[in-house]
Amino acid sequence: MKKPLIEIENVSFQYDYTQVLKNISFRVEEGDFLALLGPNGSGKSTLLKIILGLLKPMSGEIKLFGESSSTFKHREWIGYVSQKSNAFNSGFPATVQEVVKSGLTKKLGLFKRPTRDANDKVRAALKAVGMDAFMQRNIGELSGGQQQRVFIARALISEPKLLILDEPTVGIDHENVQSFYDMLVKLNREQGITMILVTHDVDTVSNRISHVACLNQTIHFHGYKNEFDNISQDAREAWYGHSVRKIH
Ligand SMILES: Nc1ncnc2c1ncn2[C@@H]1O[C@H](COP(=O)(O)OP(=O)(O)OP(=O)(O)O)[C@@H](O)[C@H]1O
Repeated sequence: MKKPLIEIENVSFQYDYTQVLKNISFRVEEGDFLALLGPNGSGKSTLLKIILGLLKPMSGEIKLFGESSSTFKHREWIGYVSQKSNAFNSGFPATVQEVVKSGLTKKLGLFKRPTRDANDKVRAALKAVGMDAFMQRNIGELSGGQQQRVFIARALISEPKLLILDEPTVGIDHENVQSFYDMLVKLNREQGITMILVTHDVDTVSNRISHVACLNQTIHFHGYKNEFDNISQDAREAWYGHSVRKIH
């Protein structure tokens, strides 16, 4: 049996008086490539924040790598790339290499200088996302898609076992979105990194993922991608509120 990396049991959450998540239960196992789908405001980012330990659920339990989230010590095993990370303007004074290396700060300690080993890691992480030729470039000079790859490299440098990506393709044009997803598949299949991808891009990702979770306050579906394909359009629209296929 595959190892569960995330186990969510009956989790509920509310901000002030607004209930956002209600009795959420599902698990993510080692090697899964999960697309987390849901309309705007359905609680996707809130759920990610709970998984990352940034918010505490009102009730329910989260286990990470088999251990209660409240005592889990290996946060570096979980890499996270947020929705807005690719928002640098062209004058931002940092090279690609510096941005990726900043992902190591926690491990190195603030006053230790990166070693040759660290530089090798930066190069390897950039190679994994197809950006090793851009090491000396200013981050602000890159396209949105290239910046997003650099931020994935920054997350990869602490050698995560699980990568969580919150709508990483916002602002990337259609052609580059395809190769961006191919790069994620490679990380999943060749490096064995488990993936959770929040996306509205269901058509584009559908032949690349293994599992789908549909969230709209509660989990309306969680299962294999093939099972998701068999859900009728009416049933999809019932939980989504409108057609899943027309959303971008
Ligand atoms: N800090 C906050 N305080 C109060 N309400 C919040 C806060 N953050 C989010 N919400 C509300 O919680 C609900 C879920 O928001 P959340 O950001 O988790 O949804 P989402 O599915 O990630 O949306 P999107 O697809 O638009 O990013 C929304 O109604 C939102 O307005």
